[in-house]
Amino acid sequence: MTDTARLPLDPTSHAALAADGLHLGLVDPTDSDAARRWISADQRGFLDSAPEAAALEAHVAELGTDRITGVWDRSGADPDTPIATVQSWEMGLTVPGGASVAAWAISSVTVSPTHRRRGIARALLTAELRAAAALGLPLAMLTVSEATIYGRYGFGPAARQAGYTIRTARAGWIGPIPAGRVQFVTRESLLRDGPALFERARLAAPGEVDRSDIRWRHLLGLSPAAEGGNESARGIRAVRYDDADGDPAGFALYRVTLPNDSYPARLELLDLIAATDDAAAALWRFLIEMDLVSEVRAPLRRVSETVGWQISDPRALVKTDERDHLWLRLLDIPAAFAARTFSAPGDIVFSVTDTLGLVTGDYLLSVDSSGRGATLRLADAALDDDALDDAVRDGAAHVELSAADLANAVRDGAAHVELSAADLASVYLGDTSAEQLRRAGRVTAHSADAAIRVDQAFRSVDTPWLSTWF
Ligand SMILES: CC(=O)SCCNC(=O)CCNC(=O)[C@H](O)C(C)(C)COP(=O)(O)OP(=O)(O)OC[C@H]1O[C@@H](n2cnc3c(N)ncnc32)[C@H](O)[C@@H]1OP(=O)(O)O
Repeated sequence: MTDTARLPLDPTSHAALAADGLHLGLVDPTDSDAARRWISADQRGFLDSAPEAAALEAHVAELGTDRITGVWDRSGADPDTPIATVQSWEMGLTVPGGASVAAWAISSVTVSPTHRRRGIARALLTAELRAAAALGLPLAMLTVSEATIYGRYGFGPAARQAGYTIRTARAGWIGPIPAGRVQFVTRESLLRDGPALFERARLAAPGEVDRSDIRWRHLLGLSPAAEGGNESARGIRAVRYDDADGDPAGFALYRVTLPNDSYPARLELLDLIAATDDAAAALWRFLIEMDLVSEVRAPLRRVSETVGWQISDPRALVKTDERDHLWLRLLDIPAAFAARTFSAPGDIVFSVTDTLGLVTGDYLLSVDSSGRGATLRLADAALDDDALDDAVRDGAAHVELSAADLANAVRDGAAHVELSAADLASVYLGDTSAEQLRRAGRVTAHSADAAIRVDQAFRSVDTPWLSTWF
């Protein structure tokens, strides 16, 4: 196990579960029997059918270096199979300005139907957040099965996804015709060329996360542990766009099906990643102009796709779905703000409430003319001046702001808003408007333009987008 995977168990949640006769523990992925049982519990939790032996073995190998946690009920009929699961690991998240910030990814949260609604998920989630905070990570993140579960833990939806249907006969291409070329490539070749290309593209897209080798294999249909196995992967086609100099700049994965066992066919877009505007245009044009295809279905896309402006009939493209996708949880507000750049200079005071108490407090964000922000947190009122000096000398850079400084900042014109940690997480990447949240009664603004000034600073030219599930 890695150091992260070996982090000590959270004593608070361990004790809370023990009081209920349950045992919180870690699974060592090299213990294949324990790993197999954990995977089976996870898949049962998501109502999947029991995995086949080969897929299960492959899945065990893919647990890799992640932190694998389970909860066991030793009094049950199957005491060695966990009744609850969670998996977590460190993953890079792109923020506005093009940096990648390390965040705690949480996945596979399941509680057996036999043990639901007695606080087990709460114990697991709060333990994960405390572990991530102890690691010094500024954010935790997840993609969710239901939008009702995670707000109570301070997560807010921070990047949305949309699904589109394009009626190709009506969607004449009127966009640019780039000088490069689109060509078929093998899925195996994308395992080699895709990661560098993807990394270029994802650093320009706030909300994107890095893709591990295992994730690549799943997306390309090259993992024996993938859903549906080789059978469903066989139909996946891969194309790559090379620019005029022959340098790869984008790729698309798709599958074609015959809805009525006859033409016209339907094309399902599985992935389209472009590092340049030309690559995006060339790949979309290639897909839309495919002979024998009458409809392109594109799930998990940006909420605003440029291709809508590149077809002759804008109504040929219909947005069929739009919803939350990436959820974020702030764990260290000054560090999270330091990671991104901002669109407008100025001072903003955030008074943040947090039901879990992890980031409750007042923060002064000062953005300079270059778009970099420095954030001070109002010192804990319990600290006297000497204790505060000691804390700062000991490296607590974020407790330097006194109540008087804060009052002065507001008097000198800082915008001042009050909001929950979850709503600040929704605003963080620029996806959600603070002014809209104010109108919804979720943000309190202490001046008429305070929330608008938040939006001016947090706006992102590229609407946040996450192209995968994790
Ligand atoms: C990142 C991911 O992995 S997303 C996947 C989430 N997992 C799934 O969807 C798999 C199927 N569902 C489950 O396994 C379980 O129902 C879980 C994990 C969602 C919840 O587990 P439980 O142990 O029952 O939750 P727990 O008892 O700790 O409930 C905590 C709170 O969440 C609420 N809650 C739990 N599940 C849900 C739900 N599906 N929808 C709305 N609220 C819920 C509870 O009512 C409780 O509310 P409270 O804080 O106001 O008292």
